Formats: sequence, C-alpha cells, structure tokens
Amino acid sequence: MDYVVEMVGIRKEFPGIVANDDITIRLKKGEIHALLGENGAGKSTLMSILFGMYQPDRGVIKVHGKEVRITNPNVANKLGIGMVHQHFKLVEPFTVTENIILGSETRKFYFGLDVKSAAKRVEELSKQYGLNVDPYAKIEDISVGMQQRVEILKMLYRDAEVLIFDEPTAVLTPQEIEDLQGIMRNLVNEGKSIILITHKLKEIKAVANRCTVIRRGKTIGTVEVADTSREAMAEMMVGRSVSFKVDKQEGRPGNAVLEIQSLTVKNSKKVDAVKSFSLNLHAGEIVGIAGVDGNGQSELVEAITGLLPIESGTVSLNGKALNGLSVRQRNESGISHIPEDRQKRGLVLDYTIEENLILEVYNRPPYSKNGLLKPEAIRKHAEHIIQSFDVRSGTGGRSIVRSMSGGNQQKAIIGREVERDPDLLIAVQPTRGLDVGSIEYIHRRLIEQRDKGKAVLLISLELDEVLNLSDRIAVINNGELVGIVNTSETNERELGLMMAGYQKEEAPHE
Ligand SMILES: Nc1ncnc2c1ncn2[C@@H]1O[C@H](COP(=O)(O)OP(=O)(O)OP(=O)(O)O)[C@@H](O)[C@H]1O
Repeated sequence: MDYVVEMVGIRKEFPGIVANDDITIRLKKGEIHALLGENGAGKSTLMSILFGMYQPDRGVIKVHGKEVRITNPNVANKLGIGMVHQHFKLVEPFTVTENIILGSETRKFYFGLDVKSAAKRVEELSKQYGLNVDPYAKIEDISVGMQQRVEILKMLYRDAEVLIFDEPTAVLTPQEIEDLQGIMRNLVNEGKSIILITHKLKEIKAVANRCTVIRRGKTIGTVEVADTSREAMAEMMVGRSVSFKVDKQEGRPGNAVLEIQSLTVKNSKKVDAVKSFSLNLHAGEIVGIAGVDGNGQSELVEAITGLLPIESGTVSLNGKALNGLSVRQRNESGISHIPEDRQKRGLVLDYTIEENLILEVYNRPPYSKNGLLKPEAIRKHAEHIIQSFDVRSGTGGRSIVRSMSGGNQQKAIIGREVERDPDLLIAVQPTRGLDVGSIEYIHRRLIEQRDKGKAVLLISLELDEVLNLSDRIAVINNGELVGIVNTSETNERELGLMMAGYQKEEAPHE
C-alpha cells in the first residue's frame, strides 16, 4: 500500500500526562483523513510531532515508506509536510504574496527582488486549486476565510504534499465552510493528501474518506467514513453513546432580567454596528441571537458587558440601568460572560487554572481576606470546577492554561462563569472547539441554568445550536433586529432568510 505518511506507535509524555500513548495513523496518497478525538485526546500533540515541533518519546514516522526524524518545522517542510494552524500566522500590513514568501525567500524579499514573479506563481497556484486569492491584497483587508486560503497557498508555494488542517472551520461562516470543502476536494484531486482535525462529524461525513479515532492518547481504530454513521464515530470517540438532540421541557419565563432599549453601539472604527436594537430577556428563558458573523453580535455583547460604550439607548439588568457602569460593576450586579475569544478575553494564558478561575472574584472572601489570597479556598474552588466540568490537564489546578488543549480551556471558562451563578449568563460561541460529548454536557448545563430561573443570552453561529437550545430567537442583520421568533414556530430556512435581512412575512417562497 502506498502510504505518504505513517506514524506508528507514537508516545509523548508531558509532566503528569501521557498525551500520546500508543498512536498509529497511516495516510494514503490522495485521501482526506480525519483525526477525531475528545478534547485533550492528543490530536494537536500528534500533529505537532509530525510537524517537527515536538519529538516523540517512542514510535516511528515514515514518509513514503522511509523512516525519518523530523527535528523541526523546516525539516517537515522539506519532507513536504505543511500545516494550517487554527490561529493564522500572517503579518497584517503585508500583502498576500509578501506573506507567502516571507521566511522562504527572505533575502530576495529584502532586496525587493522577485516579488513580481512570486506573485505570478501565487496567482497560478490560486487558479489551479480554485482559491481565488488576489496576490496583491493586504491581509488586513481580506476576510478570515481568505486569510485561511493564504495559509493554504503558503504550503502549496513550498510544494507541500501533505497538508494538515487543525480545526479549519472553527472560524468560518457556513458559506466559507462549503467553499473550503470544495478547495479540499480540489487539493486531493490534484494529488495532495490531507489530515483533517475536526470535532464536527457532519464535516467528516461531508469530505473525509477515512477517519482515525483516538481516545486518551490511544488509537481506537480507523474506519471508512462512508460505511460509518456519525453516531458510531461519536461512540468510538467517547466510549458511550452520545445524543445529538437536546432534551428540554417547555420554558417558564418570569420577569424581564435584561432589557435593551433602542441600543446603538459604535464599533472600534466608529461606525454604527448595533442600530436602535431592542430586546427583553426573561428569567427562565434562553434567547438565541442568530446572524451571519460580523452583523453586530460582538458589539451587542460588548455593550452589555461594558467592553464598548453605549452610544445611545439603555441596557438594564433587573430594572437597573447599566449605562456608565464599569465591567466589574456589571459583573457584580449579576452578569456572567463566556467570551467569544477565549485566549484574548477569557483567560490569562500564563496563569494557572486556579488563578484563572478566580479572575473575577479574587478580591473577595473566601478567596482573599485583608488583601491576602487564600490558597486553600482557591484550590477547592478550582477542584470543584475541574471535576464538575471535566477539565482535563496534566497537573490539575496548578497547570498553566497555555499548555492545556483548546477544548479544555473552553470548559474551564464555562465552568467559571456558570459557577458564579449569575442572573444573566451571556454565552458567546460556548461550544466552539468542543467535542460532541462535551457539547452535550455544556448544553445540559445551559438548560439547567434556564430551569433554575436564570436568563441566558446565547450568541452562536451554529444554527443547529441556536435552534436546539433557544426558547426564542432574535435575528440580527447589519446591526438591526430583523425580528424575534418562537423557536417552536420557525425553522432553518426561515431563519436563514431573516439572517439575510428579510422580515418574517416578506420572505420569498421557495
Ligand atoms: N506543552 C505541553 N505541556 C504540558 N501538557 C501539554 C502540552 N501540550 C499538551 N499538553 C497536554 O496533553 C494533552 C493532549 O493535548 P492536545 O492539545 O494534544 O489535545 P487535543 O486532542 O488536540 O485537544 P482539543 O480537541 O481540546 O484541542 C492535554 O491534556 C494537554 O493538557
């Protein structure tokens, strides 16, 4: 059999944890091979080994049947292995071409040579693989989806034969996801081979040929995707059956907790991003905000939480206006916030889990007294959250958050915010990057909050998630409220049209 890459019996240990125990994965030429595993199962570690960022403690890597030692990413590049990281590594004020040649032809680049011929090659590659990228566009002016294509081009420019995609759709809109899937098909049709790390079983079904499932650092098996159901893959991954439907009773909404009246908010470029937006959210209900990314959702949340000023209108919590209050005052009056960007806004990456879990409460008992922190109480608090939210890491509460897997970072934030027992919980993309087992659990916890009489504002780009969890759905388009619908009386199609700006009753017929 013609394998492009084989990783056999790979082991990698970190202090306190065996991240890869005994993993074997074999990549055929011209296939899309999904790598599926729970949060913290060891996927990123395995791919970092293949990309030369870590050395395995044990195991063999072969490229085209020949054993290799990949001591750093340059060696990986030379062997034809490239990686599209989750967080892009692009220089914003530079053009597409400049970014692509940066590093590989730095000398020529500095002397102003050959940028033109590089741009020509970029254009050819872009055409060949259907990427549609303008070689002269500046990175800061192009969409996230386009930036990802630049990362792909970077690999193609270096003649990568094996392309590793690390959760590539986490940051993309549904349309961009479809486009990316087309691009991946083009890539394999042209002879490339792809390893795709993803938690989305739908995507695996849509594009992958085979799927290797790992659990707690061990290979569980490799399956043909066409012959395997989503449920079967999920079960292999978590070791029990997973429900994709959310069980919930009819909500029993009480008094208004959050009242937003004619709210207008400017974004960082001083343009109106939220326009005269009004919405009431009651105790005991989940209201989902549906909208295409970038239609004012972030600014709406930032105005409620105090991260952006309110231009006009009012926001009140339990009948008390929040306008003018600081972020801390708002937190203390009963708002919890699971932020969109966990690394920038949710965590201090170089602090331990214990420290991150008291970021909002460190200044009060039992976590501190007379200005002194109380380590025992802090530890107990962390242990409780780690246990109930299944936050996995090497050394428990003492682990530095930067070393934790992305999904476990997210679970830590959700645990922290839910445990504060707020009146209003604002959850922005709460399950981004989580495995299906954790998603099921987090969804249950959000519904539990609602059933305890809390108000939950859910902002998610996953329409399935909005439909599964919300009692009512408010659709936002271009910063304006298009309409509010009861979830039981709507469907994906209607929401899609409203997200495009049609009022409920004006929606065109099929
Ligand atoms: N540099 C490191 N130092 C210490 N522990 C680490 C390091 N990198 C990873 N780990 C630990 O190894 C385990 C595997 O992490 P890894 O990031 O490979 O998981 P993953 O399957 O990619 O998870 P996710 O789906 O959440 O991204 C985790 O428990 C993580 O905390």
